[in-house]
Amino acid sequence: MDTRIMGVETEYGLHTVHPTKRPLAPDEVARYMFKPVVAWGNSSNVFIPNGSRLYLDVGSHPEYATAETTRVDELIASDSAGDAIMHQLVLQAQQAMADDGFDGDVYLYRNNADSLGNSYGSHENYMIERTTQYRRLTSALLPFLVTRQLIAGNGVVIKDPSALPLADQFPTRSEPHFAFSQRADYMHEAISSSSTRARPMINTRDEPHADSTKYRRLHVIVGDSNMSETTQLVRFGTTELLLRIIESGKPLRNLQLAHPVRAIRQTSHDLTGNTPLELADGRTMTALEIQEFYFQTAKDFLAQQGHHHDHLEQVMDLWERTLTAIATQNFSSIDTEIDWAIKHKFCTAYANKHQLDWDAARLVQLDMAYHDIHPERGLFNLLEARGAAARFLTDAQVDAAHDNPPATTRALLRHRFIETARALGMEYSMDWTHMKLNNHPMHTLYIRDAFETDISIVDDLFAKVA
Ligand SMILES: Nc1ncnc2c1ncn2[C@@H]1O[C@H](COP(=O)(O)OP(=O)(O)OP(=O)(O)O)[C@@H](O)[C@H]1O
Ligand SMILES: [Mg+2]
Repeated sequence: MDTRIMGVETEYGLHTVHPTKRPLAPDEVARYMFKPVVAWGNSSNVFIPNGSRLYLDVGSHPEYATAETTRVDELIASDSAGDAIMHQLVLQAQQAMADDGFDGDVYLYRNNADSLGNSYGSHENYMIERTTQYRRLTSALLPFLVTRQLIAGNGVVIKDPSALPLADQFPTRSEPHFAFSQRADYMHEAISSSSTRARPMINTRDEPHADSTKYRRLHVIVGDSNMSETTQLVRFGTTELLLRIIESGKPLRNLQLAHPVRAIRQTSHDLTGNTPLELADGRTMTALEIQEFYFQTAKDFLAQQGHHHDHLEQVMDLWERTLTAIATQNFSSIDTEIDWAIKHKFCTAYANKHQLDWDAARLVQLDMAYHDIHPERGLFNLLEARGAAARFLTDAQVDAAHDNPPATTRALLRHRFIETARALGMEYSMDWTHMKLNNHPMHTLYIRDAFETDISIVDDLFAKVA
């Protein structure tokens, strides 16, 4: 595909600390957080003016799903705007709770697992053509996704390896250590249609949110929820590029893994990238060799085909530097740009200063604090403010994405529809493809084309019902 629709969903972890009393349960706090949302949109599941979806399922993991985007900078900007929106809701919740006598501090984490062993995610969505052979695509992509944590993992302090899920089935290093990925240990399957218990890396549920005769939506749910914009750039940039290579029909060497669920864990728990992973044909390759293979393939492809967007040079440069950093075990060239390396640097310095080992509770706390979205309290945000974490975007880009939709997709129509209906005080409902005025269901707009940007379609509807 020349231009592709992309979106990312982020689920947040919620935690409350109360100075004296027992804190409210997370689901109660989540309900406080969503009071202003319900007041605004009569529901805890709404589309907001920037075209994104904000919602609270059962439980306590507030979720933000970005609007459809076609550009990686817009994707990251929309996702970051989600943090700001969530933070605002946290501040309002704290106030409302205090008014009800429950004063305490609410923490919202952009991470992938809580202390009870629940995992939640950061789900990527990539539009692909229906004619692309789905099985071929996903099997060509899987070894890349299993090893992608080398370039896009969050890093994680593993205090007690024996407490990891499925630890008996897939034992890892027994001593406390630092690993690449928060999410890897929670993966139960490679490719399947379930999204909850038997968590797969690629979810095959076929819901394209588009013309289903032409498109599918590839749902990648293996990723860590990155804090760093530059890490997100490599994560989305490399994955999208690989889709393009696979779609071009270029035959890729078959790197099918014998045991993807084991391999993703083996990869995570070895910062050298050197653990041999068993391939289906009996050979072995290391995680680093697999990534180097994909990197070289991408480099050759771009040399032949040229770049299809402006950020590929930066993507390729950071990809290459990260693999070199792992190969040489000198992380200093990436330790402001890649989440695991940023976190590793901070935690290692702290551990050395205070003579701690990886089983220290303080390091586990710092790992959590890294993901706290509070702008003045979250560790990542503090590191970024003092220049220890690089930016890809400007504040202006993120601020703009707070209220404005991406410019190249039907999110523009959604924005127009929401603004107009609200200005007119008309009740409406919507999903990714539909926009309906509740009193005029006959005139419901069904926008199957996710690339549609003609807002006069919306204006015509309002003119018709006026
Ligand atoms: N045509 C499309 N192709 C690819 N991605 C799309 C398309 N239309 C929408 N998206 C993206 O898909 C994501 C859908 O998010 P949503 O949370 O609604 O996911 P879901 O997988 O449908 O449902 P749920 O999270 O409730 O299981 C959004 O980020 C959105 O931008
Ligand atoms: Mg979702």
